[in-house]
Amino acid sequence: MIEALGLSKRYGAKTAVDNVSFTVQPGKVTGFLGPNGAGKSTTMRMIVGLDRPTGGAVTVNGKPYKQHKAPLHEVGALLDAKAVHTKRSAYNHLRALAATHGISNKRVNEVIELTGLGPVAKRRVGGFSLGMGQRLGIAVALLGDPQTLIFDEPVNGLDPEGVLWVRNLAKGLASEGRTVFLSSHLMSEMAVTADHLIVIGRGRIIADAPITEIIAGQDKIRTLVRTDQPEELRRELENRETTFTQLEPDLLEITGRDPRSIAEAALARQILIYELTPRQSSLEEAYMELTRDQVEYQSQAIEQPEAQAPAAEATLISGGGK
Ligand SMILES: Nc1ncnc2c1ncn2[C@@H]1O[C@H](COP(=O)(O)OP(=O)(O)OP(=O)(O)O)[C@@H](O)[C@H]1O
Repeated sequence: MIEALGLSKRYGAKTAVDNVSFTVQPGKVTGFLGPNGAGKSTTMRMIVGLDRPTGGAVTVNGKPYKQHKAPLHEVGALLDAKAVHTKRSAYNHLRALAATHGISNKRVNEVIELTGLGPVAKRRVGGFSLGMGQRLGIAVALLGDPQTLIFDEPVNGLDPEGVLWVRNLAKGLASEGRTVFLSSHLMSEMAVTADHLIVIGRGRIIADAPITEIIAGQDKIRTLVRTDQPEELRRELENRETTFTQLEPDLLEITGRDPRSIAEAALARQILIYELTPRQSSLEEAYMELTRDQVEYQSQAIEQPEAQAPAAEATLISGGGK
């Protein structure tokens, strides 16, 4: 279990983490989501004592990280996969860490097998691809068989098979009753991996709830309606709570009205409807909605010279990260 209370971190004038309180419970995968620069890595670094909080406190399994006598047995963390001695082999890197906690070679071999590093275990870490580095970072995290696991962007650089492997690993660890806290930018991945989500924006918690609640909470009722008389239907339904998007000449997306009330209004006016489909927000939409005002590095629409302004929407470029 991880418990943060009033946790803050300032770097000079910059407040990276602003008075956050949350609990990461055992037995489930808790996802940590937020736009670039939201404060995810800083929070995770404070949990394992790599950054000192400016305010508040955080404990792991009831104690601040640094008070644990054998921290590798309490918390396994993948924070910066590149933070390894590049001249050592993966095997020697793991052995060196194992030696600090009296962990056996048998366990070293076990985590090498578990993370699929067997064929490259004797190679120098310096030549590892991003994905192999991530696997080694995960092997380090698992080495002490800890109760609590913290993974910062664990699927970064992994191929689809690797992504699936991390997903199953995280779920498997949680089903053994462990605390699993992982950050990711891949919201679609979170949707299939996490049970609970903590969403952070500009250093503050903006949602902390089961994933199903986050999706449902953001979900304004939306319905797709196909009709030959979209204008008539629109006039019939128009009010302050209802908005319309014409997707095709005969296809409307109506927000703020449920399918039954749309069908009743159409029936009263003898407007023929031949498709009526309720739509559910995806996690991605819910997340965009939640963090809309919280993005530090906002995407910019590319300005088009007026003379050749295209009819199509402006292309979006993604915001810069670190
Ligand atoms: N050592 C540092 N010195 C100064 N500012 C820092 C430092 N580390 C982080 N920051 C700033 O603190 C804020 C939070 O950064 P952090 O790395 O925790 O965000 P993040 O959510 O992990 O972002 P990303 O998704 O891009 O990894 C950012 O504005 C970042 O620029």
